[in-house]
Amino acid sequence: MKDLFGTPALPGLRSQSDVVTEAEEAALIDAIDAAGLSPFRFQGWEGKRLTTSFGLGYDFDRMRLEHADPLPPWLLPIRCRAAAFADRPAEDLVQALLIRYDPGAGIGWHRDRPAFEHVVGISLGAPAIMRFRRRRGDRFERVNVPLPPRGAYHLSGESRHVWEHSIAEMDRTRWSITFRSLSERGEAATRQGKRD
Ligand SMILES: O=C(O)CCC(=O)C(=O)O
Ligand SMILES: [Fe+2]
Repeated sequence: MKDLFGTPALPGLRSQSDVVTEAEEAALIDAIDAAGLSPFRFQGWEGKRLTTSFGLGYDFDRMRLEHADPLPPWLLPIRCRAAAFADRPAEDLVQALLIRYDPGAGIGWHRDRPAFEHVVGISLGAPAIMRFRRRRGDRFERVNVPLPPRGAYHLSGESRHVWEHSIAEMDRTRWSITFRSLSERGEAATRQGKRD
């Protein structure tokens, strides 16, 4: 269980290589491709990356959580693996987001929605760099973190709440599985039926 970094590159960020085997990676990629992905939608825009969610979705047109189909059986063992790596209970990781980034697709600067708390990602296919930045006066402080295929990363604390992250446009296809827990705010919204 070796961290990719001796010390975390950012407070709250951990990563680990070889969380899934090459054979598992191939099977997961096939399962993601068969899961009915569609272009990411944001406020009437369509992104190049293809996505689908289980457990809970997030509607970026209406900026609220929405219901989604339960996690399919093939995702449950991988959620256990992600939960063990992140030292979280598996059942807390209520959302599974599947993404396929074909050449030309990336993800712009953002922090994940406040309805979510822990973010645990698994990378498959082409290696990528997750870029982090935070504003320091009139400039940005920046940190780059490698996302090797079959590795996992966990964003919590500062790395999740303070820093923004992005992934540059890919030149080869990468797939990711992102598990998220709900924040207190997300739990409250869900209880009140507001699904914020
Ligand atoms: O593909 C990934 O590993 C990260 C995706 C991401 O940052 C997000 O969906 O919020
Ligand atoms: Fe994100």
